Amino acid sequence: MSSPTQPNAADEAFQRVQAAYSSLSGAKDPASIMKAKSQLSSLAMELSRAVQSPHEAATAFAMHNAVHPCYRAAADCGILSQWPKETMTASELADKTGADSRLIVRVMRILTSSGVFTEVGEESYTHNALSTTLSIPAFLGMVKFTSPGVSRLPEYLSATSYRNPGSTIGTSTPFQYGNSTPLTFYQALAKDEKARNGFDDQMKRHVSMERAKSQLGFALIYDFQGEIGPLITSSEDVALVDVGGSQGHVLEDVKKHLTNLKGRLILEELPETLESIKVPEGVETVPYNFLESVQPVKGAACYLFRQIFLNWSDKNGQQILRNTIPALKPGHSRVLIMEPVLPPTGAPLQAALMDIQMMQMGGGLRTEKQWRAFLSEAGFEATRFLRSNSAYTVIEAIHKP
Ligand SMILES: C[S@@+](CC[C@H](N)C(=O)[O-])C[C@H]1O[C@@H](n2cnc3c(N)ncnc32)[C@H](O)[C@@H]1O
Repeated sequence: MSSPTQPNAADEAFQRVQAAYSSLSGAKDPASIMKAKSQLSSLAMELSRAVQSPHEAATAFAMHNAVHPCYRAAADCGILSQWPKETMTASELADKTGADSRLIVRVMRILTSSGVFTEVGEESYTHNALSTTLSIPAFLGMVKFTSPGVSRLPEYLSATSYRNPGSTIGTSTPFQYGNSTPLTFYQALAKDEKARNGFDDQMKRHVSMERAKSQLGFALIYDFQGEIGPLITSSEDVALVDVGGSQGHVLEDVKKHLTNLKGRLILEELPETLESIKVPEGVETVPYNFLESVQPVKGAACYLFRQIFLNWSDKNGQQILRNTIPALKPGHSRVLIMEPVLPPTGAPLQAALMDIQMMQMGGGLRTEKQWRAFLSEAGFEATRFLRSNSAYTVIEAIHKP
């Protein structure tokens, strides 16, 4: 990476941005487009740093902590919610919200310069794509729900002698410490209806976003037809169990689009989640707590864990896998894990941020090397790492007694 002290650092950074932009324009398949976008975004940030002196860059970095509180305050007082007309002045926003107009101008300076809302004139603003998306209650709910765990991370890490969160059994997670609660993230979510709705809503939006990428939606994440199809000999056979599958979106797409795939499709979730969802047609449900008991559905061809292990420490994650072993039929059953896998170097900022969000639950993202070690310790071997058309990788694993 260029140092901002080099005289030609900005030129070099700009040339790299140009080259990355050309790669993006030339990218054809979804995986190359994803990779090129991520690279361009990282290089654009590098360019931004390269045009600043180290002192300017450090000052901007140090004061960045104002952005989230301004977003939350703007949402709380009603600035983010629907506007009666396209362009609103600070004084109109003051009338609408009851907040002081001079305060609104100060908060809006932070937001507009961060890309949230567009400033169209003096003290005059319009919503834009980012402010509209950030006004969805799910985003605000999740920011609020997860803020204490993240903001009190320094105190937590000092109190735990800088152990990697999740590595010491019996230690509370940053989420528990930050919120002064004995409840785990999901236990707290179950007791907080607003936060739970926000979480469910965010999952639903994530589902629509993923489905928008292809007509086949989640049926594309793996070659279910080719890989599992031949293993199913009777309609009583279980083809796929989606463990912690939320609203059953993966199974819904498999049922809808892979009509030649025979066999039962089973959604497993916590009882409170199963009570709150509309189960897709043709999908069976089994209430299951994957930490507490052995996998109840025996001999399925495939057990899918999508975005599960990132929520849990290695110890808990390995318990989830060990709870699966008694159900596996040798030579028939496989485990599929779908998560973002961190590259060994040059991780995109978004992935690094997601890792810290997960850290507050004692979990985190893993590199391929860490996945192999994690699986091996639980008695599994990763047979393939398959890249998808999203930031996720499908890890195929089998039990190795
Ligand atoms: C991050 S979400 C992933 C949902 C879904 N697999 C997907 O990728 O869209 C994690 C899911 O795990 C479920 N979950 C959390 N703790 C669980 C437990 N102990 N047993 C079973 N499911 C659990 C949650 O209800 C939630 O739906």
